[in-house]
Amino acid sequence: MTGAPLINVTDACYTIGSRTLWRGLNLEVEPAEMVAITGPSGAGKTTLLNCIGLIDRFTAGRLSILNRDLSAPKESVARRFRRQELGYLFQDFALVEADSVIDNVRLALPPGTSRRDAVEKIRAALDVVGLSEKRRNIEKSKVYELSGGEQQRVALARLIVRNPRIILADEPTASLDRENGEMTLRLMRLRAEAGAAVVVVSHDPWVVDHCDREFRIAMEEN
Ligand SMILES: Nc1ncnc2c1ncn2[C@@H]1O[C@H](COP(=O)(O)OP(=O)(O)OP(=O)(O)O)[C@@H](O)[C@H]1O
Repeated sequence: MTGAPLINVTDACYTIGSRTLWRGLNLEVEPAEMVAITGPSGAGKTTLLNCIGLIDRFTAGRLSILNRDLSAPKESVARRFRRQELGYLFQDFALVEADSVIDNVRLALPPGTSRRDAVEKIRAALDVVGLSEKRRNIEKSKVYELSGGEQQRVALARLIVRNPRIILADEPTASLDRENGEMTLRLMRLRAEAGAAVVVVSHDPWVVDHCDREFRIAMEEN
């Protein structure tokens, strides 16, 4: 035990029409903890992550993040919370493909960050993910011009500049080679060591082994 949980899901249930994905679900994630959500295909792993990420809502149950009750937040509150406190990593990177690398990373900075500060932070983050030395003009490249591994590095740079206390990752290594997969896991671990709660949905035993704990969702009988 390292401290009070940053994420607290209590007695949660998710129903779509007549089908219940899960019920009575309880999950706590503490600071500095990396938890893998596993389970059979269709069990509702992504749905759980989306609920914690305030993209979707439980049918019943309670959600508290950073000590704040977010069981049924107004959309404006959810939007602000997502922008300020949550960091996401997705299999398809969720970048704005037609925009440059620098503009994609800049989106993660708080509004009002000065241009000079922004450039400094973005360059430092691109350095950490090994992009700055890779190609001289990488900052101005459009995201669609990059390889999958490079795109994930841009997504990681975005996480670094935001420094969120909650990181939610959905199959973040699924489309990556081993080198980029390792970098993704390493950076998530660094964020956890800095005190973040990291939740990773993955089918990959290698990823699950890198986590502190496995939270397995069983297929609900309907
Ligand atoms: N908004 C929705 N409307 C209709 N069906 C949905 C919705 N959200 C999820 N589902 C269904 O719920 C089930 C669980 O989906 P989810 O993607 O969460 O599962 P998963 O465990 O992440 O699966 P996989 O491992 O295959 O990615 C699926 O059958 C999906 O089609």
